[in-house]
Amino acid sequence: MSELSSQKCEACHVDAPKVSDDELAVLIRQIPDWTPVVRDGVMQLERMYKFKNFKLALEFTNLLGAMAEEEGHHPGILTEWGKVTVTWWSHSIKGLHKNDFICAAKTDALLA
Ligand SMILES: C[C@H](O)[C@H](O)[C@H]1CNC2=NC(N)=NC(=O)C2=N1
Repeated sequence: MSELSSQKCEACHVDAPKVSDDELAVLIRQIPDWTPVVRDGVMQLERMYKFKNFKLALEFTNLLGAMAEEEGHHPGILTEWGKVTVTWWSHSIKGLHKNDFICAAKTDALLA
């Protein structure tokens, strides 16, 4: 399997499969700083990034927004002084699709 960060999101329809527990266990190893969380019954991937000030947090937010538009897949973003909390899940299937793991890896790569 090629690196998640070099893959592209595919169109995700309401009947697309959610990742299984076994798939999740394999995929999460490639994005070890992300935590699966369940919010309102929906499995999501979350990571908090720290920055030295608000300006740097906002610059990262804008890079992330551009990447999301490029992929056609969009995260939850909470931008605060010195930190940005990013949450990926697939609204259409109310859970995690492989796209979310790809986008989490691409989010990490924005800072690499
Ligand atoms: C029409 C459009 O492609 C869809 O609404 C996309 C846009 N971005 C999306 N982003 C995320 N995270 N989940 C989705 O289901 C989703 N759907």
